[in-house]
Amino acid sequence: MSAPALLNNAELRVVEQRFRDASPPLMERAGRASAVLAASIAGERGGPIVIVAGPGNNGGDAWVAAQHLAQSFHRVTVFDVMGTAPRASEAVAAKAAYGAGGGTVVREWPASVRPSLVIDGVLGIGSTRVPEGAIAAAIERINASGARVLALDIASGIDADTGVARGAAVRADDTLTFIAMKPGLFTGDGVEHSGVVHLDDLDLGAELGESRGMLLEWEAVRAWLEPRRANAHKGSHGTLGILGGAAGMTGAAILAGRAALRTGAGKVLVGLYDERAPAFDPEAPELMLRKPADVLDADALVAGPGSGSSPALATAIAFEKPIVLDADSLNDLAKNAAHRKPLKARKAATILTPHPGEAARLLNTDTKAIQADRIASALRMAEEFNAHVVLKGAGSIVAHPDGTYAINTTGNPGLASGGTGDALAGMIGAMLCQGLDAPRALAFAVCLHGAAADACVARGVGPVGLTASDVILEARALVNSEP
Ligand SMILES: NC(=O)C1=CN([C@@H]2O[C@H](COP(=O)(O)OP(=O)(O)OC[C@H]3O[C@@H](n4cnc5c(N)ncnc54)[C@H](O)[C@@H]3O)[C@@H](O)[C@H]2O)[C@@H](O)CC1
Ligand SMILES: Nc1ncnc2c1ncn2[C@@H]1O[C@H](COP(=O)(O)OP(=O)(O)O)[C@@H](O)[C@H]1O
Ligand SMILES: [K+]
Repeated sequence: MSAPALLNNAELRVVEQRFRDASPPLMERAGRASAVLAASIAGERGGPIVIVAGPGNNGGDAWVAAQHLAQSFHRVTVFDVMGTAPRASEAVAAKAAYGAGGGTVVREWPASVRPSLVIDGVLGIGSTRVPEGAIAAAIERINASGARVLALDIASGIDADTGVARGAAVRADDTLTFIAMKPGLFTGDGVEHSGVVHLDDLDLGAELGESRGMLLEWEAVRAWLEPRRANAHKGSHGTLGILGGAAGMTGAAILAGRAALRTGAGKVLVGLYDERAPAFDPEAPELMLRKPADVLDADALVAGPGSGSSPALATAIAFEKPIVLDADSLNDLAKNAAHRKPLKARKAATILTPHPGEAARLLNTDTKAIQADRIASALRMAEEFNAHVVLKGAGSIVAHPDGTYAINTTGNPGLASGGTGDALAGMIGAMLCQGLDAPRALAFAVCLHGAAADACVARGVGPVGLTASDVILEARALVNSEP
């Protein structure tokens, strides 16, 4: 199973140009696919379908879908939001065919119809500004309909590149997206607005070539970790060092350590800055709790969980093997410009794990600016720090210094609780210890961490009250489970 590609607006426009003379035309393929999915959602004898058509080619897809649905005897009403003639010739033909068959077209929301399905063809990837006027009103009416909503290509009002809802945006139950997955479906507000995403590649899949972005799905990613060999020994899976746990925050470093142990690190040494730190962790006595200077004989290092104002960052930068910088080490990096040059010059891999607040400090901006374009923000950090970066939060972005990126599809709001970030840092360290290279160790751990949270919620543990410790145990079950 390969990872689905992500294409942004500019990349999609190139595809559109390349295939503008395709037969059948792409819009015909998109509209037909929309009708097929809509019919299966509405059911054979389903109730009326309201199709909302906007002024651009997304509306064009809606007209083609209306034509096919009417031909297959569904009760269809098209709400023509702007009343302008469709631009694309296939949409014009579809509108005519639909009218010739006696199809209903209205210029106001059809309040007397109780639809079993609403199809959102208001705005697609061409939506680049705040929805206004009749467009904004149509979006609000769709959301107020109470019916199941199928969005065509992307929920109207969501930016296809960034996932940002600038203003009104449709909340879809399903989205049928065309040609390729778009980043905005899976990050930022897009996570909340897209519902279940279905892809129809309009038969172009094999011809799209390489892309800069991909999606992280657990079913594809899980194969990256090799099964354990029968003759494995504890030295086969590496030693992780962890620097953190200043006074009052020892738990953060211990959580990272437990996560690393339980997701496969051979040995875990936890260097605690708190002078009065406990001698061992009763819940995981396998963890070796030590002084920070005594954890550096390791294959990889995680620095930052609860490290406070300690020298963890400087120690990590000087470490000659892969490092993961989290939490306080990221704040230290943001505050002290002197660390930047030696960090950038490191020969071994660096991984950074900022949440949007930490990212804002690293890029000297505010959280809003980070969230306004999460992919660009993550790529900028990757370039500026010569590091593999995960920008955390719904739809985590994994970005690399070579300009490639991935969006994670796993995880849920149950993860929004203290300690889950520490657990993630430990999991990344464990994957480095088990031989994954830095980009894969990072992507694998991010996807695993979210998949574990999803598995917890699926069996009723969370989202409310889900803890990092629950996620860690579930992650262990997942790395040991069969596909
Ligand atoms: N790229 C392709 O090759 C294909 C594109 N198709 C469809 O075409 C869509 C893109 O079509 P368009 O480029 O025409 O763009 P859209 O249909 O997404 O929207 C653009 C239209 O809405 C207006 N508009 C945009 N933002 C607005 C706002 N915020 N408030 C009010 N009006 C606004 C624009 O002035 C323009 O008239 C895709 O999402 C997809 O649904 C499909 O037919 C399949 C093939
Ligand atoms: N709404 C959400 N959906 C999915 N994942 C989330 C959500 N909120 C938080 N997370 C994840 O939870 C983790 C939180 O990390 P972080 O903010 O560093 O927390 P802490 O420092 O308290 O451990 C990250 O992996 C983040 O991606
Ligand atoms: K749409």
